[in-house]
Amino acid sequence: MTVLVIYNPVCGDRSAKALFDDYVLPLLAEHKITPDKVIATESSGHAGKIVADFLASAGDQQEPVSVVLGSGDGTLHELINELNNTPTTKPLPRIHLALVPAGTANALYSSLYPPSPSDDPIQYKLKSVRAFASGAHRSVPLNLAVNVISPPRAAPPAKAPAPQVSISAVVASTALHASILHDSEALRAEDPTMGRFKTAAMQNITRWYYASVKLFPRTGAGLVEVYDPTVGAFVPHEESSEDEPIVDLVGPFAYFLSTLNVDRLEPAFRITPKAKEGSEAESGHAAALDLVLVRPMSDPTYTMDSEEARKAFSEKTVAVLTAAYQDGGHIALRYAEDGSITTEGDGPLVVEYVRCGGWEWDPDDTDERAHFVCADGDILTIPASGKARCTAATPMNDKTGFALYA
Ligand SMILES: Nc1ncnc2c1ncn2[C@@H]1O[C@H](COP(=O)(O)OP(=O)(O)OP(=O)(O)O)[C@@H](O)[C@H]1O
Repeated sequence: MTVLVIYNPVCGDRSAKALFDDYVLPLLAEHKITPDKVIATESSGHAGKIVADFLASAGDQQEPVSVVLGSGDGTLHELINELNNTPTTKPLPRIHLALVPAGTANALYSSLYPPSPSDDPIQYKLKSVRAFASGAHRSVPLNLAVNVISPPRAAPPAKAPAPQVSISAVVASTALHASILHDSEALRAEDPTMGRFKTAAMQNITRWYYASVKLFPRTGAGLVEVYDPTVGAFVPHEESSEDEPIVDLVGPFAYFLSTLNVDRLEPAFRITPKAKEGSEAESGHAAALDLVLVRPMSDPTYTMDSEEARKAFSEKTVAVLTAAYQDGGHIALRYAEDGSITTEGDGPLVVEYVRCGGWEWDPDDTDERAHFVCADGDILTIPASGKARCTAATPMNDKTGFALYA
């Protein structure tokens, strides 16, 4: 078996090297596992190049590869995209990942292993690599989302530029979350903690984003679904029918974020709290995106867009985000008649929590910030008159794609 050990020495609080030297490499040695390579990444994109170069050097002798990866979600995103963009003549073998959470947010790891206050901090970080090393493990296949950023169609004979493609394994978003990720990168040097996401959130909390949106059902489900807290389950979306399954939505949007493989984006931020129940194994359907959106128009006191209306509504967006930190409580929030937010009664839901196979976001040309798309922290920009489409995909078979040791 091929084992590559890769860690990003600058992610999170920059402790990955010490974690690997002191704990991860000794744990592998204890289990008589000798890695084929141990490499610290030297730049953005390096992790994927290490794996791609290794596979290229292995020629036709392609056996499954295990990668012990010490990083956050961004480095994994780069690894997946580098491999996806590397031209090959044959399908790549399945990459099995033992994750060591060394990044800032570690969404995938904390969803795989929801943290508990009684966890020993070091032993908690070694759970996936210990499962791999001991041989007593599950293999959790990763679903992926294909994000395509398309320029407008060119009038013949002109050829439109090629679309930009980015694969995400954790999150694809627009609106507030994409703005937060866009702005928080500039804060990384001064704040290496998750605090920089909160700072960036407050900088952007009064913005609204204008776009037309289409939601597509996932394969096998037939209809777009929406979470109904009254019954505690996803039910058919009222605008999705067998004849017309695609749901059209108009903005403005305050929040628009979809996840896959995760129910949280930080250890305590459970933004799509039912996501694990929607996994393929449990539902029998193809990969799903869990999409959380907030539209100010649902507020019974909404009349028109204005600076005051945005400022007043920002308190409701804060209430949604705060409730997401309280075990995903935002999905049960409702408006009272006076527009205040409550967990009582049967007023309109504040959050629309959708389960779908894909979405299309067509931003209003005059709304510059509505052109950002975040794919696992990577910020893509939709060109003028272009649009973004995000589609969930399951691995083709169990010989290819990515899987996690758990
Ligand atoms: N040697 C290096 N020097 C500079 N940047 C690097 C190096 N190695 C990797 N990187 C970059 O570090 C960035 C941050 O890594 P990563 O996203 O894994 O951690 P994080 O942002 O701290 O955590 P998370 O994504 O979980 O919030 C990635 O964009 C990656 O390209």
